[in-house]
Formats: sequence, C-alpha cells, structure tokens
Amino acid sequence: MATLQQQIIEEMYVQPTIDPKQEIRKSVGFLKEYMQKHSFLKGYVLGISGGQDSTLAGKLAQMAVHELNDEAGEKKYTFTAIRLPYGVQEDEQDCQDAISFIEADEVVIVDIKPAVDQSVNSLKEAGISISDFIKGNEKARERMKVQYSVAAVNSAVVLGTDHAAEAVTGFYTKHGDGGADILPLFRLNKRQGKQLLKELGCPEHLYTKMPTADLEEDRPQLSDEEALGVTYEQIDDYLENRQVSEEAQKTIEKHYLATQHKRNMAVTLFDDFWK
Ligand SMILES: NC(=O)c1ccc[n+]([C@@H]2O[C@H](COP(=O)([O-])OP(=O)(O)OC[C@H]3O[C@@H](n4cnc5c(N)ncnc54)[C@H](O)[C@@H]3O)[C@@H](O)[C@H]2O)c1
Ligand SMILES: Nc1ncnc2c1ncn2[C@@H]1O[C@H](COP(=O)(O)O)[C@@H](O)[C@H]1O
Ligand SMILES: O=P(O)(O)OP(=O)(O)O
Ligand SMILES: [Mg+2]
Repeated sequence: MATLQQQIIEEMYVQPTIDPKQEIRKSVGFLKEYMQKHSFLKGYVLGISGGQDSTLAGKLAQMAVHELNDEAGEKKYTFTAIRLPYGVQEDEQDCQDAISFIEADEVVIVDIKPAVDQSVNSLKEAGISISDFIKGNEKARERMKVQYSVAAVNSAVVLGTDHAAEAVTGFYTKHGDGGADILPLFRLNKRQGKQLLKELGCPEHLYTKMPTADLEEDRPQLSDEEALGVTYEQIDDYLENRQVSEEAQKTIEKHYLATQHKRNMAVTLFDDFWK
C-alpha cells in the first residue's frame, strides 16, 4: 500500500530530479501544440506579479509564441503580459524587470483597486462586512476576471502559474489565481522552477525573491512560508520523496487534505473523494 506521500507525488507528477533544458522544451512544446490544435486561438495572457512563477510561465509562453510565429512566417500569435496592481505595487520594479526578461509582445495594465473597493462597498451596503483576508481573495478573483476579459477580446486563453508545491498545499484562491485554462508549470516544484529560470538566463533577483501572494493589507508582503507554516525547501523535499521532519510532513498533509475540494470539480452526489 502506497504511503500518502507516494500517492501525492504521483498525483502531482513530480520527478525527483529534472533536466531543466528538457523541461523547458516540454512546457514550450505543450504551449505550442495547444495553440496549433485549436485554430481559433491566437495567444496566451498571464498576470505578471514580479514573482518567480509568473516570470517563468510568461517566459515559456512568450518563447512558444515566438517559435509559432517564426514557423508560420507571420505574426499570428501574441503573448499578453497583464499588470494587475492593487493601486501602487511595492515591488513594481520587479514586475518591470520580469516583463523585460520575458520580452512580452504586449503589456496591458489594469488597476484592480477601484473594482475591488467597489465590491467591498457594495457588500457593506448589503450588510456584509468582509475581513482583510476575504478581501485578499477578492483581489485574486478580480485578477482572474480581468485576465478572462483580455483573453476573450484577444481570442486567447488564460495561463495559470500553479505548480506542484502550490498545488499540494492548495495555496491559491479558489476561482482566483486557481482559475486558469492551461498550467504549464504543473509537475515542477519550487526549486525546479528556479532551475528553469536559471537556465533561461533570468535575472537572479526574480527567482531568489521571497514568494508572496501579497493579498493582505494588514500583513503586506506576507511570505507564503509564514502563511503555510512550512518552507518550500520542506515541501520540495517532500515532493521529491525525501524524508522531512514529522512536523513538516503533518503540516503538508493537513493542507493537502483540507484543500482537496480545490483540486476537484464542484462536488456532486456522485463524488466520494471527500468522504
Ligand atoms: N501564494 C499564493 O499562491 C496564494 C495566492 C492566493 C491566495 N493564497 C492563499 O490561499 C489561501 C486562500 O484562502 P482560502 O483557501 O481560505 O480561500 P478560498 O476562497 O481559496 O477557498 C475557500 C472557499 O472554498 C470553499 N470551500 C472550503 N472548504 C470546502 C470544502 N470542504 N468543500 C467545498 N468547498 C469548500 C468555500 O466556498 C470557501 O469560502 C489563503 O491562505 C491565501 O493567502 C495564496
Ligand atoms: N500584482 C499582480 N499583478 C499581476 N498578476 C498577479 C499579481 N499578483 C498575483 N498575480 C497572478 O496570480 C498568480 C499567483 O500569484 P501568487 O503570488 O502565487 O499568489 C501570479 O503568478 C500571477 O499570475
Ligand atoms: O506567482 P508569482 O509569480 O507571484 O510567484 P510567487 O508565488 O513566488 O510569489
Ligand atoms: Mg506572488
């Protein structure tokens, strides 16, 4: 009988070691093939936050689009980088550095603050006051909504940056950053994503920076690791089938079990994963 750790590794498709060059080709090939299989599609869109994961997914998508256009001999496809600050973003320079590294075809900027603040006010008028934490999830859902609007206008699809180390802990907003069409990083853990960025010549500060969702105003720049109570080193080790401390294992598995609903379609009478 496989242990829960082994079952999770299988579900997340994580390999204990990777060849970064090969993994880059796998993701780029996947993104190209998906475009070619759907003749009405003209590109990809992705929110660029200045963090590791969107830098990597954006670069891979832009590479796929370049190769497709070169092969077609015309500018048929576009990658659109979307800046989605809530007002002014503290690490805006990193976002600009990421966009320069990606060499994005097109950049769209949408400030999500007016829409999120209006939503908070409308709820308040209806007698519902939301916490700073819930408002944080509204920011992630507003970003999802904007990306779908841009995608619809561009005949494009929305990329997501979910990877194995986020997927295992369910560390994303349901129907927020968890809402996407294509996940080119799924199967990689956090340190493997860094390996790919290094191979691609990414500026070091973009893949060594502290991962944050930065959704909460009461706790700005809260690190994922503090929020999760476990480090990415520990999550990555766990996903590579290494032994981690009993405490880390318990924390990871607790997050995994509590977030099963996020990795499944909406629950029906015929589902039993939750029982
Ligand atoms: N770094 C990142 O990638 C990132 C990004 C965004 C959010 N986050 C973090 O992710 C977390 C998101 O918060 P959350 O998970 O509380 O909010 P969420 O909105 O993602 O999920 C909670 C919602 O899921 C539904 N739900 C909960 N349990 C369920 C169950 N057993 N069955 C069916 N549906 C169920 C309910 O509608 C509930 O309101 C936060 O910790 C946030 O900081 C991380
Ligand atoms: N501020 C942001 N601008 C654009 N896109 C963003 C921003 N914050 C988050 N995103 C998108 O959401 C995913 C998930 O971010 P986490 O840091 O993992 O929460 C990110 O990759 C961007 O695509
Ligand atoms: O998703 P991103 O790009 O914001 O990366 P990180 O999760 O490291 O903040
Ligand atoms: Mg981030």
